[in-house]
Amino acid sequence: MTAPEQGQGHGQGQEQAQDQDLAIPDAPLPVSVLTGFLGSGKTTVLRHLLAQPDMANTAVIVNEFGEIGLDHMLVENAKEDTILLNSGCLCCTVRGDLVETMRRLFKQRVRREIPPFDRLVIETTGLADPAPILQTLMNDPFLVERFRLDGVIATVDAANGGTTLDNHFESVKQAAVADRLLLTKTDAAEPDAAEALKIRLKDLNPAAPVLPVSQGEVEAAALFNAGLYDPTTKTLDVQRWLKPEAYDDDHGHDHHHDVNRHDASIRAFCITREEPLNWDRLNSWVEMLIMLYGGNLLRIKGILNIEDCEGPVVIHGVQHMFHPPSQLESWPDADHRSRLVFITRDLEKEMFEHTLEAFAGGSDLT
Ligand SMILES: Nc1nc2c(ncn2[C@@H]2O[C@H](COP(=O)(O)OP(=O)(O)OP(=O)(O)O)[C@@H](O)[C@H]2O)c(=O)[nH]1
Repeated sequence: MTAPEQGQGHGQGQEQAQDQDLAIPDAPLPVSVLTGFLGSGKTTVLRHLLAQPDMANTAVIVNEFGEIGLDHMLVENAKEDTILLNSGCLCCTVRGDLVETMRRLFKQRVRREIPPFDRLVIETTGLADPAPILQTLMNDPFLVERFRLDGVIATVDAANGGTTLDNHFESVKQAAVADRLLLTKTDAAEPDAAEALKIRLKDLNPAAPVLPVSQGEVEAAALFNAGLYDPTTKTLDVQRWLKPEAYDDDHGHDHHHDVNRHDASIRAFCITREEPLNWDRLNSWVEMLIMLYGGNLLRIKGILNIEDCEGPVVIHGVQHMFHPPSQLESWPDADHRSRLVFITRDLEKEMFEHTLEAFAGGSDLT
């Protein structure tokens, strides 16, 4: 990881670029990634969301042309592959590179060629592993300064989701990295099956609320603003973003998992440290984890108390890639402990605790 930068990712003190097309906004635009297995109800949810007044200034990127069935909502035929929906939302398709599409949308927004959207939703294809999309948002220098990940929303079909989780690891990954889980098609599922799936999802991803949905009906307010920065209060809400209390020891073990299931390999846990951490030692630890286990680090979020840093340092990463760490001006509350939450595959909490102790806690390994 690079050294932490003050306020990065929260629009504080960023320099203005010369070229107005490249201007860095004071507040990076929130991006939500909508994922979920084939036919699990993503488009139905999206269609319902886009009809809500709160969503009027939303741009949507779908990653396959024609996948989204929103044609009947069109009132204007805009340029190229960007279309304006009658809800006021923009809809854009990715034919090539996601980075290029996001850059183009941003520049068109600055030049006022398209409405000045204030939120972006990216709908992935059903078979997509969301990790590369999250990594793109965390790593592309242009995007990192202009967009911030608000959250990952995953749809899981209440009727067929269990079978899908059994058979497709992509589906497990989608649910495991989500910040919000939508249990869709509850009207078409047996109540017992839906309840069992809800418990399974809680076990897989204890911090994500599981919201039952029928015919895509869900309030935008329940899905967005899941990130660290709370735009309503303009403050940082660590508790809401990290939810360290959701991870208890039970989730780090497979005491009641069926070992034949893909999700038996998933662990979700939180590591807490009282003492301030040395940045270089912590960095060595993270680099070791990435080198040895990168592909199995499905998602990591943390708030860290770093020696000689006034405020906390926020990190988040997906597999081999981390967002540039940002140092906040001050702690949001009296709790100054470092807290790191992990969603991993085939990696136990104890390994993280032991290696962190060895790297950061005084053993002379660095
Ligand atoms: N009964 C019922 N059917 C639903 C519900 N939500 C979606 N469907 C149906 O499920 C099918 C798939 O829904 P989509 O919204 O297209 O799912 P998707 O995840 O976007 O699908 P892909 O883009 O193909 O991956 C459609 O026929 C929907 O009408 C629901 O809540 N209840």
